[in-house]
Amino acid sequence: MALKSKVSSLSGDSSSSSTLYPSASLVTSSAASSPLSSLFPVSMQPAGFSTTLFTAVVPQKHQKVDEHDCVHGWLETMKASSPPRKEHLNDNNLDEASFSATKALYYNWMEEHPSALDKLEDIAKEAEKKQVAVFLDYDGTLSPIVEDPDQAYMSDEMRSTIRKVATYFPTAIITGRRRDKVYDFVQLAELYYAGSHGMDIMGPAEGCNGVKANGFKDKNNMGNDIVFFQPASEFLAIMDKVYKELIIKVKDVEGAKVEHNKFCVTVHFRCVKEENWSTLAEIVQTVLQKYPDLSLIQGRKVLEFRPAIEWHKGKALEFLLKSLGLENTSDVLPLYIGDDRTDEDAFNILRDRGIGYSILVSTVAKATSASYSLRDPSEVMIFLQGLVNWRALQDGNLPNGCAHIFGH
Ligand SMILES: O=P(O)(O)OC[C@H]1O[C@H](O[C@H]2O[C@H](CO)[C@@H](O)[C@H](O)[C@H]2O)[C@H](O)[C@@H](O)[C@@H]1O
Repeated sequence: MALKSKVSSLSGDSSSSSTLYPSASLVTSSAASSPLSSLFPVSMQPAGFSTTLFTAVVPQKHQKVDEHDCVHGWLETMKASSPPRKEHLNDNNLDEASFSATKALYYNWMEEHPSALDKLEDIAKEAEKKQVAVFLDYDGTLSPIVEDPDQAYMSDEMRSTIRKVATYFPTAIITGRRRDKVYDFVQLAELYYAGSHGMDIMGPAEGCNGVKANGFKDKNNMGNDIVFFQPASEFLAIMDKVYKELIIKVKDVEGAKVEHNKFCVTVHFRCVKEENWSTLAEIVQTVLQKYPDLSLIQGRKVLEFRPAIEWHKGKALEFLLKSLGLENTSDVLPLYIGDDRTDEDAFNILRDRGIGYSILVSTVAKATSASYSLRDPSEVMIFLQGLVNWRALQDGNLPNGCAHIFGH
């Protein structure tokens, strides 16, 4: 396979540019004032919008890789996806025109991708007659982006929110991480997990909340029935080889880290100085050239090797819907929340099928197939909590912390 066809689309990293737009506590949302605001516990209600904080950089557009020079292309996008950090900016280097342009860009984008917090009422209305299923990305969606990927813990509050979500709706985590690693972070046995960008799927065969899993079953090592699917199993040995090779080759690039994600291998450059990015990109290219069956994608400050097969998070979403017997589009309401370029495959599936709600987690304007937005994991939690509270009300149960709101 020609190298130029092996590089998939690229994704920006808004984590370091969250200062471009109002911070999480300065949410643009009318949720707090909508009738549905009562679904959010008081402590979780989003604050009103304040215009105080905008800083300098207009988010860069996703750039196409130069087909004749991969390293150069990667470098461009590595840079484009890394706007200056907060400490390198100050309000003084913002002239009024760029300040206004930045603000306008964000407002325009929010008009096209309104906050899902404002959509909760519509979602609840539609969900009354449908089976809701919840699909969640992990990094940047349930846990904040941090420098050390091994420390990307989600909060206990988030865990308890997801546990409640899963008591009402079939719930899955679809992540680039290896499945066992994400399970260690999430620690909820009742969920479905699709690791390695959907290439390693496992979940309870008995289904969730009365929704029975069907087909694609297997047994785990304790003899229990499970839903299990690994479409890239023949790549295990190759990925081990690539991992070992990369560990050796990047050891002299300060700050570089290689992560084995089972069916994918991830090279992190978040902690690599920019002047060393070209060295790292060259190493990656040299290794990639040796493996014609692998392709490369870029995520948030990562370059990832993966099997060049037609399988991604969107396919995993379809697979899970099918395994759960939720293919009937008129009865099903899938919600997919993610922050990364790789989540676009799942957004596209929902868009093409004309079902569900796709929600991008981002503090910056980004090209996306998602219809709605949330700013960060804290807003994701507020949204999920609102969903839980709505469903609890349906069942006649008063959500914790909401009693006073409903006059009880
Ligand atoms: O599909 P996801 O759940 O979003 O996983 C994608 C990658 O997430 C992790 O990397 C990202 O988060 C790290 C911790 O916050 C951060 O240091 C890194 O820069 C981000 O790209 C994970 O480490 C990767 O293996 C996943 O592929």
